[in-house]
Amino acid sequence: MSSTTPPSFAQRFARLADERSPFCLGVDPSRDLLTRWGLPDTAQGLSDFCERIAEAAGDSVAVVKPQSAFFERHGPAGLQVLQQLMKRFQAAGSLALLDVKRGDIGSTMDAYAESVFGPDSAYQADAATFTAYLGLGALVKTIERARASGACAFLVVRSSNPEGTSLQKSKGEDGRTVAEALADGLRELNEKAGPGVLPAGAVMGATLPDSDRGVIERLGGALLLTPGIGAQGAGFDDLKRLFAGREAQVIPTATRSVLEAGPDVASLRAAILRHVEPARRFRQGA
Ligand SMILES: O=c1ccn([C@@H]2O[C@H](COP(=O)(O)O)[C@@H](O)[C@H]2O)c(=O)[nH]1
Repeated sequence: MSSTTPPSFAQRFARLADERSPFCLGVDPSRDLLTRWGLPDTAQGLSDFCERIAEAAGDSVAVVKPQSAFFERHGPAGLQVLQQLMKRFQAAGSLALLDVKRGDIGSTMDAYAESVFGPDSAYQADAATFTAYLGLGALVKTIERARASGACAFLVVRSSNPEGTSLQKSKGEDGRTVAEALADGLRELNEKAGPGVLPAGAVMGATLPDSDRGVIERLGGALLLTPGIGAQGAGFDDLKRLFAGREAQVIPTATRSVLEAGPDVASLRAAILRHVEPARRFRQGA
């Protein structure tokens, strides 16, 4: 690492995961949740929702993962709330992972990457999510920008939802599935970035069957963001089943199964800690 390169996301995550827990708190302020919390479906309601989450989380989580869609639906005022939420968690020492799943041709991807990564970007995200349907090559500069900013670009390799399977498991001319080819390409990009930097991470659902362990192997040392715990039916036992031996790479994340405990801040905090603790034990291999 040159003297001008900031510490990588992987290094910062490892320190926080050891100190706190690897748990990543998802924030999806849907209309349904705002209503259930007794808040208006407006930017002000969104802001009050986020305030309660930040208060409940304090400095307990390693990573916060706001889902951009639920902020974008409120227009520019919603995006301001998103920026504030990310800053608020970063001020509490957490890493902010923007779940925005951008995917386009290379020139457009460069603009998306500029909007999320780096000190001059709109979001100054520590990490963000991307899709590679337009080809991994279109994301090479995005990953390079993530590396230069000490950030991580998480690419969806195997999503947690059942609808993703047929596309992600379809085979190309060389006999590899789409997910296998993506995993190989992602591992090679991390190898080029040098040891331990790991600017490309993978989204790998906690809901996946055992048959996906081969894809996990192909990812090498990449960080693994694992949605699907709670509302989508997976649990911490599934992390053990799928990722045994790779515990240090895993970022367990859950959203609705935490947020459903609101709006009471103490109940929300208890729900966060109910995820923080098993995530810590999983990382310790217990
Ligand atoms: O494969 C994926 C990738 C991202 N997500 C996102 O996670 C939350 C839902 O989490 P729950 O814990 O199930 O509430 C949402 O923002 C998705 O876009 C995913 O579910 N699966």
